[in-house]
Amino acid sequence: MSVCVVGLGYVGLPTALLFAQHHEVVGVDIDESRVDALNQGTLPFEEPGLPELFEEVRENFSAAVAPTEDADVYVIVTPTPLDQTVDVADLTAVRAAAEAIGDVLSPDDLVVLESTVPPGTTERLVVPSLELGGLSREQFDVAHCPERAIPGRTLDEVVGNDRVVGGLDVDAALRARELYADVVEGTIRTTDATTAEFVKLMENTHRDVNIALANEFAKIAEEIGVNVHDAIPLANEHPRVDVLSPGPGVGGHCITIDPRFLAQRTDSDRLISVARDVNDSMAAHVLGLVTDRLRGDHHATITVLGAAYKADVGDTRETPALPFVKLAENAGYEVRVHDPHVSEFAVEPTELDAAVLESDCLVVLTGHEAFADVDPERMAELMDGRDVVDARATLDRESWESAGFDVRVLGDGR
Ligand SMILES: NC(=O)C1=CN([C@@H]2O[C@H](COP(=O)(O)OP(=O)(O)OC[C@H]3O[C@@H](n4cnc5c(N)ncnc54)[C@H](O)[C@@H]3O)[C@@H](O)[C@H]2O)C=CC1
Ligand SMILES: CC(=O)N[C@@H]1[C@@H](OP(=O)(O)OP(=O)(O)OC[C@H]2O[C@@H](n3ccc(=O)[nH]c3=O)[C@H](O)[C@@H]2O)O[C@H](C(=O)O)[C@@H](O)[C@@H]1O
Repeated sequence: MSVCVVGLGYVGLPTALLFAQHHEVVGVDIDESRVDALNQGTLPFEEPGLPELFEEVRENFSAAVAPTEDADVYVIVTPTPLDQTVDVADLTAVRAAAEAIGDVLSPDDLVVLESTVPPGTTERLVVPSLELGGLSREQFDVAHCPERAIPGRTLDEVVGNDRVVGGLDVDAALRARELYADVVEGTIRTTDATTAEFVKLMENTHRDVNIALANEFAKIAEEIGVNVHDAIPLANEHPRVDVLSPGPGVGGHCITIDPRFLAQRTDSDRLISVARDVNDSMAAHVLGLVTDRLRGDHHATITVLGAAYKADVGDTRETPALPFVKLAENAGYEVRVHDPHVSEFAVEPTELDAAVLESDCLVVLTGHEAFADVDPERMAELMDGRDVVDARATLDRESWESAGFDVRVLGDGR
């Protein structure tokens, strides 16, 4: 069987390479430089296990800028950002990919949409876009198979997680299940396409709402003089409680966006929208902690540790570091950024020593493992100030305090 995967990003590329363990795969991307680099053996981003898998399947994989007509199965994994101006899903890339596939589609082919989309998109947007190529709905199969893998563990989770496959009809669902059974070791459940779309959005919205709850607990703990990081593990000993971790806000291409996909066509979304607002408020809250530390000195220099949206990845999409940096600059601070996984950002990241030299305050926004190894004694030599705000509860507080730092942890009101 020949598989064509359209969109070679954080999800599409790992998926294409996993399919290439079993089939001939053509990976398609409109980014020519990405296509050229892949054909020359260069991967466009870091992800554990990806280099080894790429090496293993090179013979079965090639990249191209447009879908090829000899494929039997087409998988769409293009981005689905939020159009910030109107707060609805921007489905331009999904539509463009479906139209390009429509141009080369043959009778009996299967098309699978993996991108996360608002409920109804597979039926109302993908099918008509495919039909523009000349075939009608009855001549091909269409299914939605949302991805659940978490960045940093993408390969393990694509293989290990259970999946939901929603077909436009039962045959399409069964065909898609058979396709994914080649790479997925988890259970694959079948349903209809709109239910599958809804399930995916429910999952990410559930996480967003629960992170908002943890963030609200952190703020309350600060007010009542309790350390939320002591309290959460105790609450989590209850067999039916699982409080998540507070932080400077929720980032990434999915959890920040997907709840809006649910909210865009309804008035019944009160909790979902409030949770988004709570999470969006955290960058300003962390800046408030910094301002307290700096006792109103708005000429101070602050050094942000971590631009990536979460620990040990290099992805900065929707990172809470961006609103934090903008707010801090607007408040008059000089802001420097250090992130061992990120080379480009609103404030250009620099090496650690340069970022902290004569700085007044360190602010940890991402819990990268590497930050646990930062030597507080060395930081004390380089910095002017002795203030640290740790929004991820990631530093070893005792060793920083021994080196003379005044450490404030988000959610610790003691
Ligand atoms: N990043 C993640 O961990 C997860 C992402 N998803 C969903 O998967 C989808 C893809 O996300 P990512 O892989 O993160 O996106 P990404 O931004 O990393 O990659 C998308 C790729 O598609 C290419 N592209 C854009 N328009 C195209 C077109 N018309 N034809 C061909 N290629 C095109 C881009 O050049 C880019 O290389 C989104 O809907 C996202 O919500 C779902 C689960 C996990
Ligand atoms: C329900 C769920 O766990 N969804 C996953 C999520 O991946 P993503 O990397 O965006 O999720 P994440 O690790 O929760 O991180 C999102 C954001 O939330 C923050 N975060 C996360 C957990 C927590 O307790 N506290 C917290 O503040 C992170 O720092 C990050 O800024 O979204 C992915 C997606 O849909 O792209 C999805 O495939 C993944 O399985």
